[in-house]
Amino acid sequence: MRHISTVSSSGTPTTHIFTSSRALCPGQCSGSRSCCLLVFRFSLSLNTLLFARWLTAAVVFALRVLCFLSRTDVATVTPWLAPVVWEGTFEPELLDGVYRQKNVSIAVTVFAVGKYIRFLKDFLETAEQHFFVGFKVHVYVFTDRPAELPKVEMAAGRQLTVHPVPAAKRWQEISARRMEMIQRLIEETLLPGTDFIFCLDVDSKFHGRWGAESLGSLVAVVHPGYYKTERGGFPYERRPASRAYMAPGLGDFYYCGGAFGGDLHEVRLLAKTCRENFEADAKEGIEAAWQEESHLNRYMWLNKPSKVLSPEFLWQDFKPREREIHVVRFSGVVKNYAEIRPN
Ligand SMILES: CC(=O)N[C@H]1[C@@H](OP(=O)(O)OP(=O)(O)OC[C@H]2O[C@@H](n3ccc(=O)[nH]c3=O)[C@H](O)[C@@H]2O)O[C@H](CO)[C@H](O)[C@@H]1O
Ligand SMILES: [Mn+2]
Repeated sequence: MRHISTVSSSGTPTTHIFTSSRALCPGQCSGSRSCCLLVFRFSLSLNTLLFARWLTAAVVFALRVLCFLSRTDVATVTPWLAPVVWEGTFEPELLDGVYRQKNVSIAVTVFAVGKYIRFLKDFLETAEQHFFVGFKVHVYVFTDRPAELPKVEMAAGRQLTVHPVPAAKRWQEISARRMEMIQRLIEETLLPGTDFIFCLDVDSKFHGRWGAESLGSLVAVVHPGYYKTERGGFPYERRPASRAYMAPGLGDFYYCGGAFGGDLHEVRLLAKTCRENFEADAKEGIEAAWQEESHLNRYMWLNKPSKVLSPEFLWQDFKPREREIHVVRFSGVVKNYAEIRPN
């Protein structure tokens, strides 16, 4: 037996198999022809099997190398050496295994105020299929319509909590007030105990895997509308009077307000800073061009994210699929703004 496997590992199967079974014969079966044939057949099938396995492993390895090399079409690392996560730049099972071993828990915040409650069912159902499947996930829904909460069955280890919030007259207010509530949730409920948090827009659905590849201390998502735009074309707040101001020539990426995350300390600091700056601006009668998204962009310029997620992590349904986008993981649905927003 030992002899057979030594031969197979040489990698040249047929000739060696024959030699090997012959070599086994004299000492072990006293030259009996039938025994010799049996050993030969056994060794042939064993070696064929081992060779097939070796070949499969070699092909899989080659494909993986090719796959990694093929992402030369996009930037996969920032100038401050944070990874930019695209399909083909990571091993999903390996990453999930690393974090599952640590038994990490993930909180998600989602706001469904006014008519936006209608998006919640699809958001929750698709999250069950794609978002951190097999992990401890706790979804925190902020809504003024708790009675209209959809019934969605959640897998073991996953749960949902509703936080009632007041209705609002302006959508800008709802969008911006999220920072305050995220800060409070972290301080009053999540610390200590939860490891990571993601803050997501509700008017979106998951279409593909979103897992441990997204974890990091401070995580931003590149906005799908601006990932090919020069920094001069980013819709940053351009009025120096605002605390979200970005001078011409500054900026790394344009990040979206609809998805960001990280560990609790980093996200608490981000939410607190954006909220304070938003409120200080408001006292002076100024509202940044894209509310909290503008403040988030300013924050991420000064505090570089440790991980940047590609627009695979927040696409928009109305946008035609682009060549670089191999997988759409999460995408905003098409909606009628005039009909759905309070103003
Ligand atoms: C994809 C993306 O990055 N979207 C951002 C973008 O526009 P969007 O057009 O995606 O903004 P939006 O209308 O989805 O509003 C943002 C979020 O606020 C909540 N909401 C809003 C209105 C309302 O009546 N009820 C309610 O619950 C809801 O969770 C929604 O998903 O610009 C906004 C600027 O403020 C936010 O930064 C959004 O996150
Ligand atoms: Mn949205």
